[in-house]
Amino acid sequence: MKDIKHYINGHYVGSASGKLFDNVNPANGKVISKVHEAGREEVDAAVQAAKAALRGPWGKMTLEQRTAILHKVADGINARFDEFLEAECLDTGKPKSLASHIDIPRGAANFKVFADMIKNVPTESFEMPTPDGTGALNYAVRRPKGVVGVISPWNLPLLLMTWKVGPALACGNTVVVKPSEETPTTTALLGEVMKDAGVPDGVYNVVHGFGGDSAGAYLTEHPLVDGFTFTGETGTGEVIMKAAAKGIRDISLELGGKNAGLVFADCDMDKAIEGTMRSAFANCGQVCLGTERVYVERSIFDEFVGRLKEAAEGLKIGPPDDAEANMGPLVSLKHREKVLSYYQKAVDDGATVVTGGGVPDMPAELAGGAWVQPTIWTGLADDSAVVTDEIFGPCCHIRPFDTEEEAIQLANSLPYGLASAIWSENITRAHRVAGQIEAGIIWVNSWFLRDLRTPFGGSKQSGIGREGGVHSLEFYTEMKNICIKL
Ligand SMILES: NC(=O)C1=CN([C@@H]2O[C@H](COP(=O)(O)OP(=O)(O)OC[C@H]3O[C@@H](n4cnc5c(N)ncnc54)[C@H](O)[C@@H]3O)[C@@H](O)[C@H]2O)C=CC1
Ligand SMILES: O=C(O)/C=C/C=C(\O)C(=O)O
Repeated sequence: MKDIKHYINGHYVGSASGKLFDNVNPANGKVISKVHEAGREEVDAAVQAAKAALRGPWGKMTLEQRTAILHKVADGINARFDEFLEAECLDTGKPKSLASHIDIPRGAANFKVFADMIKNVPTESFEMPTPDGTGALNYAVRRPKGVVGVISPWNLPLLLMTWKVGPALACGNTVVVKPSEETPTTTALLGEVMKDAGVPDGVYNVVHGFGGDSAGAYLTEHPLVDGFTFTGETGTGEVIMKAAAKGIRDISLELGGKNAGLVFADCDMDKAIEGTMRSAFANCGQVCLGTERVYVERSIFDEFVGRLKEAAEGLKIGPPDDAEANMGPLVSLKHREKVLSYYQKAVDDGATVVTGGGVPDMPAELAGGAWVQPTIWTGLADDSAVVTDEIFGPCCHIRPFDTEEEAIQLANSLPYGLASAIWSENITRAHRVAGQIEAGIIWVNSWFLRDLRTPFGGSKQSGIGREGGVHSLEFYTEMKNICIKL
């Protein structure tokens, strides 16, 4: 059986401890590969390599040379598209039809977009008077932050990891990546692409393992890491933030959400159903931007619930290779336990189960997989944990509202503030409501429509900082002002 090693200083290396853990295919519960678990020794080697690489050929390259290499990385992902696709789908169980349109193309785009952007975004310059009349000139330059620790999750593994690594490298940093223990393969494979593209050794490093008391914690505790970027659960974000405080290291956190969809009676119902379907069930509901709370204006509530039920029941659940399938399994049986505990809680709290609520019947060869039914509830109280906690499964609760003010108040009622979707053909209303929603990302009559130049991140407990566009460049560089007395 294949084993997945760390990628340190341009070489694949195993763990000194010999500790390995299983990488499981969530579609059938079978072990796909064995993964080396990093101890402090491997994490230290990766960080030292990253530090040294800052002073090596990478640090001396011109912007043109560096960005040309990043284009080659993107081309390398595209050239090995099928291998990345196969690996991502085996690790996550997601349909190939989804990963081939979203995960893998975005993996490549994340390098191209930021390689081009860093060449074109200006820095500021100010002329100033001085008492002697000669004046002075201030100008700002960007310098890499240094070694960036990238801790990434399992839901969109290649997409979210490269969303951080792409701009970090474009800005001249070096990285140590700790991918999720659930989905190590594409991050490991990217090492080969980096090598072939001419990325110098030590610039891209990968250590595998778990979070607490394992590779994740060892990385955040390492004093030579200059900043951290993390996507994942809010509680984990708090732990990483504490670790980053030691040594005053910068952080960018994209955390959980319990996002609201607001559906007004003046919406285009077809669009609202199609968009809410995707936002609740795409990637088996494992998207931090997904909608788990849907608020619908009372006059169209019954119609909306009926049509979303019909759409959810039309989803085809199946393994990655099933070309008809548009919903895969959850990432693991452990995660399914969590999701099913909320399915049970909904019943205990008196929900009406509109559809789903359990585990689908699957053929014998898939019986060991982490399958769940897409699920819709109505009738829960606003303070039920099902309505307030991020479940991260293919489910949503739908509740009626009577006024625009009530809809806004409901949307803003939780400590999360990541994303929201507004469905209304009245653009004046949509604009007014969008301005009052406490979230970092608002979609109007759409969902997950992404322009990589835009600010991306959450407010309240959904994160700190923004990435995307110039905001990524801000995070991955130190701005230095140079003042020349003329
Ligand atoms: N994109 C998102 O917003 C995601 C949200 N989640 C949410 O989090 C819940 C739990 O899933 P997990 O995989 O446990 O998420 P998590 O937030 O614990 O894991 C994400 C990454 O952080 C690492 N990590 C965990 N603890 C760490 C620590 N103390 N120090 C450094 N790194 C650490 C993990 O190894 C993984 O690479 C899910 O049920 C879901 O609700 C999970 C994954 C992605
Ligand atoms: O960058 C994107 O387009 C997607 C981001 C999605 C997440 O951050 C998530 O699901 O965690």
